[in-house]
Amino acid sequence: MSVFPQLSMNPEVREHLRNVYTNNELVFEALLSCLSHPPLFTCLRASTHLHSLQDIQHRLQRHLAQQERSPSVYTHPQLPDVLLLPVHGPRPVDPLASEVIVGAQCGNAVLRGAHVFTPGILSTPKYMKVGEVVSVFSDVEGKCTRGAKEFKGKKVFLGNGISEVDRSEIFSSDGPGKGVAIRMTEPLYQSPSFDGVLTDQLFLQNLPSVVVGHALGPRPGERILDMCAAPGGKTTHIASLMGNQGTVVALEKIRSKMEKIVQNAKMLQLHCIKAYCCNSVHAVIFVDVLIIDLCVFVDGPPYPEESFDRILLDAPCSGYVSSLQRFCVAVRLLKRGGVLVYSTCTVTLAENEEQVAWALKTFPCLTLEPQVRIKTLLKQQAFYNPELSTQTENGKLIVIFFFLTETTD
Ligand SMILES: C[S@@+](CC[C@H](N)C(=O)[O-])C[C@H]1O[C@@H](n2cnc3c(N)ncnc32)[C@H](O)[C@@H]1O
Repeated sequence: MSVFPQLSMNPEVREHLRNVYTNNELVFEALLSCLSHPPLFTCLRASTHLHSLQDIQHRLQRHLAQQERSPSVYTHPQLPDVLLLPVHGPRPVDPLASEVIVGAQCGNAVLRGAHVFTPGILSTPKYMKVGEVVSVFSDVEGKCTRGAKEFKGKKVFLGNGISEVDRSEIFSSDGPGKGVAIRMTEPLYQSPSFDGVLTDQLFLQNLPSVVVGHALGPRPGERILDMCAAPGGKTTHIASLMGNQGTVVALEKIRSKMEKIVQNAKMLQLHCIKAYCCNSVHAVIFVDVLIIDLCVFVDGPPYPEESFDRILLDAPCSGYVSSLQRFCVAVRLLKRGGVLVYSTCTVTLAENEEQVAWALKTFPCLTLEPQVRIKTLLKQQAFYNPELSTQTENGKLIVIFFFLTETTD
């Protein structure tokens, strides 16, 4: 049953994407439907550098049982550090007369099991008081004005909840508070909230993002670079896969975001992460052979060429030029025989195939690893492949990985 409207997009974008999906209308329509619904499972990455997957699974089951929630926690058939919890929905919940409208981002979080936090609220009934039972809707088109008392635009029902604050506290002149404003009692899609749960052992991360860390295949003792790192989901995964041994350099150009990487590394007890506020376009220096010896012990960026065993370029959607600049730096910083993973959260040709085609043409030292081989590696749970390393002794290997966040898990 479809409870959400089909994604609407402008006709050129629609046509472009339809062509990407080889003109297969059925596949394309199925993809659009998936993208407008929450995933079937909530994916949690387990801190296997601290405890075994089974230990963490049991602890989570015990926690959920204490909360009188269904303790079904599954392991993933191929990924050795993933726990999956089924998302139940859509459930039969009827909307009420009192409506609270939240922004789309907040709405997405509610569909993944979150309560409504005050900053996410755009509109409430005029006299909403603590204890009032309300229906929560998402403003999918971004048209509701903050502070509105009603909203007639396009909205999607997310479930019912109880207000923990008065309207005046949400839209006060001192700015919105930070805590939970609506506690969801009857969510349309039910999934446990993980706020503050086993924080050093579990990390909420979408499945495709977890696969990226495995595709990179870091080994204990290696030197790894994450060029676009905040908030550090993949950085911390890489460090965990290395058993916290070696060095993971995490670069982030925005200081406040870089601090989030530091917090996450601390929370997950990953001491091998070194985070720097740095534009990765400036992360490489050319030094001659004599100076390289002196530079080996330099901690922060810039780094001499061929400094890293593996590099993750988890590119943000951005202008063409900055994207190519980051690619150039990645290739220079990668050791011979090293692995570069390029991942994006989009399906556009411009951000994916075209970038990689350009990189392969510009840098003959790069070889493209077919995804089918990565899939085989993942199936065998052999994330390190010696054959692959020897093959690339004289060149650098690029593994390209496109992934869709959120709904495509
Ligand atoms: C797609 S997000 C990265 C997500 C992250 N890899 C994770 O898994 O948690 C992109 C991040 O790269 C940062 N960024 C973009 N261009 C950058 C650059 N040239 N140097 C460093 N950071 C950059 C952005 O500020 C943003 O925080």
